[in-house]
Amino acid sequence: MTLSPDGLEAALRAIGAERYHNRHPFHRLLHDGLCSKGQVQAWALNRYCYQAVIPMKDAALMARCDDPEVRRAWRSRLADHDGETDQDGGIARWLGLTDGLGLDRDVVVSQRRALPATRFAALAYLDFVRTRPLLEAIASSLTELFSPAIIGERVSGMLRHYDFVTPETLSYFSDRPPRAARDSAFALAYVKHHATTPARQRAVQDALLFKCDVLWAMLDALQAAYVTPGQIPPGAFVPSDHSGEPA
Ligand SMILES: O=C(O)c1cc(C(=O)O)c2c(n1)C(=O)C(=O)c1cc(C(=O)O)[nH]c1-2
Repeated sequence: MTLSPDGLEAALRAIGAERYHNRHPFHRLLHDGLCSKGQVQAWALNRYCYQAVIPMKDAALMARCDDPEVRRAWRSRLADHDGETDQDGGIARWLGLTDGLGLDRDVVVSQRRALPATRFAALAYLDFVRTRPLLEAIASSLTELFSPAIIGERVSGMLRHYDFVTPETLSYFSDRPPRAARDSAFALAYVKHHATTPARQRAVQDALLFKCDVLWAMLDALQAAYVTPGQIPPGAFVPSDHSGEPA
């Protein structure tokens, strides 16, 4: 059965309601003030791997796209993350966050202390966008439909609960919600317009499910390593407040 465009949107939103990473237990701990500083550091250091991949996957998507209108809309994503210099843009602001948490910038950027599963998950997203059909690559960005809500919850929760977090530390997030709303509205309109057969509609839903799994897997890795102590993989970041005792 072919869904109407609005029926497809409803199916995609239902996937987000069930599978988006706002429901992961690690986010509950993070947002409710139940993480130690070391666990917050581990989250920020690992999430850098995802931040680093985002402009690469956006550049890959544009390189494969023969429609100037889509490239014109998509290029603001690259500008948002890379900025005009190394002082502005999302990657610079994420490094402001890791600086603010007391992490060594070179260690963060090297990704050498990130968990194996984090790096694999981020690279799986890049590989997906590089290799799957354009419609699916665009659909895989649709988790951003749901990010404004989680970002609002995260910023207010972290500022309320952690004395080592300031509004400046979290400035990465301040302009994300309107940009995510703009970007996801474009991607959603594209998908609704182009996914006109049952097979294409299934493919875009699968792309969103895949992306929910990428985000979920990164938090599973954090949970296993830093919330269930004794599981930190060899070579990965060890917080100075890590006791090795069960939390
Ligand atoms: O903080 C979050 O929970 C969160 C989630 C997501 C997402 O849903 O993929 C993105 C972001 N943040 C984000 O900051 C961002 O720039 C971004 C780009 C993309 C994408 O897939 O193109 N997702 C996300």
